[in-house]
Amino acid sequence: MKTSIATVSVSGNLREKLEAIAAAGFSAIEIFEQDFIADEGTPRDVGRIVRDHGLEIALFQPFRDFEGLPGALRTKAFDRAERKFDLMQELGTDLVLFCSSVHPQALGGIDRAAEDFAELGERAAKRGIRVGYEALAWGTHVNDHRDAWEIVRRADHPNIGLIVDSFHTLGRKIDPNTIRRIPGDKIFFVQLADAPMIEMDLLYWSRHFRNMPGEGDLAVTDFMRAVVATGYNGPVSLEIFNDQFRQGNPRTVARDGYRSLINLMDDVRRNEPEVAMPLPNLPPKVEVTGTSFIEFASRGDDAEKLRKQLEVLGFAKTGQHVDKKVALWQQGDIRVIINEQPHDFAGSAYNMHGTCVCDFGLDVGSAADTVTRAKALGATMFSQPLSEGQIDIPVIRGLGGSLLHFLDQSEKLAPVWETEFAPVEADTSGVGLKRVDHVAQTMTYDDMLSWSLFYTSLFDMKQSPMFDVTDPDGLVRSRAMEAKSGKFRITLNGAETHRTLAGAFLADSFGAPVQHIAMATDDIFATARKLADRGFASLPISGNYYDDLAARFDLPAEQLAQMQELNILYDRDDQGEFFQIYSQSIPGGLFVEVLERRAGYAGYGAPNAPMRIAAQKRLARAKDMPRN
Ligand SMILES: O=C(O)c1ccc(O)c(O)c1
Ligand SMILES: [Mg+2]
Repeated sequence: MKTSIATVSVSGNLREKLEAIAAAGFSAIEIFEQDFIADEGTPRDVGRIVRDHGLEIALFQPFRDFEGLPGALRTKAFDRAERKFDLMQELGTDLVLFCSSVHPQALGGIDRAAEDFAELGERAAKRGIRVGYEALAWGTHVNDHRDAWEIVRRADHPNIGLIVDSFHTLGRKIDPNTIRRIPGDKIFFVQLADAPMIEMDLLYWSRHFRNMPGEGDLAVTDFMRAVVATGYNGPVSLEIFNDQFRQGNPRTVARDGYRSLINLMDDVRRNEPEVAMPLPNLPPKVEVTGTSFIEFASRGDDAEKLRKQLEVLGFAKTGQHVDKKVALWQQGDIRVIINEQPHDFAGSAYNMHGTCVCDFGLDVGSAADTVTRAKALGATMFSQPLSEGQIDIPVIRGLGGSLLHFLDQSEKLAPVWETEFAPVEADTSGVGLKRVDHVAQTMTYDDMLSWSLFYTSLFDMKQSPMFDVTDPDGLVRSRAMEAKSGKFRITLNGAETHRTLAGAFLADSFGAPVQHIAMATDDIFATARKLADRGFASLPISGNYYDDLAARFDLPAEQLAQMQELNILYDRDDQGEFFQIYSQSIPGGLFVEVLERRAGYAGYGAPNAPMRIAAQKRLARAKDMPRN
């Protein structure tokens, strides 16, 4: 399968775009005329430069306002087309996109347009050029691929075909299965884009908000399934107009594009098993069945403080690495590692971010398959020399350069804890923390789509819609992601300004990936009491909050009083109830949440987030105040 991307999709000048597109693994481009015009090279130079990057020009675009014009305007449109055919021959491409007309003088009429294309087909054939016709969702007379197809059908010329674009079809809510009626050899090219579901003017939505397949809300997989069912086997190309991507890092955007395309085609292959497709056989999306460990990089006094915090939280040191300054702490099914090695990966993570979560371990069915899928999706691999007796755990790079390890029950990986850690006698009764519920990752807002895609393309996860969390000093975008098993959850938080708590964390830690860790108990009140006995400093919550709870919910007065005493926050959904307590900050500016989900509550206490953030900021300000 030829993978392609339109040059408009990434930022930079044409040469920077080509670098990024080639590096991401694409085999072809759609060259946007503007990108070409802005370049200093002659058409021949540009064609050569593209090919020197190992790329093919699969399409030249767009040619606007061609069909249905009267008299002199019509003649002029044909002249213009001839000029562009000259240019295409110099560039070295044989396919051009004509988009449906928005010209104020265009007359409309299916047969008129078909005649224009039949004549154009004759002219194109003389040059060995093919013309694809695309219905823009806002075209004056033609704005539906079914009408564009009717024009192509009536033009009845081998050099005239159809171009379908998922945005124009799905954005107009046209059933993509209508594409199944079109012969595959009359579809000359396929453009893909997703978009978030927002009610707005189609043209504006298309030009500013498209995103990569899987990043938005459109049924791009259904669209592509319909396309492959026709027998189409030409290039599959991303055409993404997006303001954020235009100012983003071209390499990241191109990499995400490639990832989204591989992921999409893999989905299509699995959903249309009867259709033969020249695609590599990837392992399926990975089911994460739990968080195996969370590893902190720390050192010296910071590490001492972290150990104290873990003790207060009811953790006990249960293992010491046989060869390294690495300790294992446990409670329930939770494993926390404190890594004080000065030189290897944790050492450099500490030097960069201070105390931080540098690694995560995830339980999966097959660690080897997980890495195979990750590689095919263009994930960044990682390796460092192993020490004597150390087990080589499959690993890739995750958010902020942190590491994601994969563990399974294979003979090689299952014995990792007993092999690498010498047991330490300890009282492991704890305070009732049972498992990691979720980890909250913080990033810049611009990186959120990228990391959502990272998780949803590799793992079998569903994601909630984005929502805004109100910080007193700005908005933080947030989105929860959950493994289908329900046993692995993360929240992604995108900060737009350094003044928000999430933004300040990101700035102060130079991009540390984890801002908070939430651990679950089966009895929040018992756990909260035990924590208080151990000297746990919970985040103080305002009395106003509890007055408001009393007004919103019918909670027993006694329970409400206990919640207020213990700083327990509350929420409810149509399934069940939710209780949460936050810690004050721990080394590295992180914090811990202790929670209880009752009867299948599925959320994260989102309504409490603004109060929690305000409380954290109030506390930080109080701590900064001179004490005289
Ligand atoms: O926004 C546009 O004008 C435009 C141009 C060419 C395309 O292929 C397209 O989908 C949109
Ligand atoms: Mg298009």
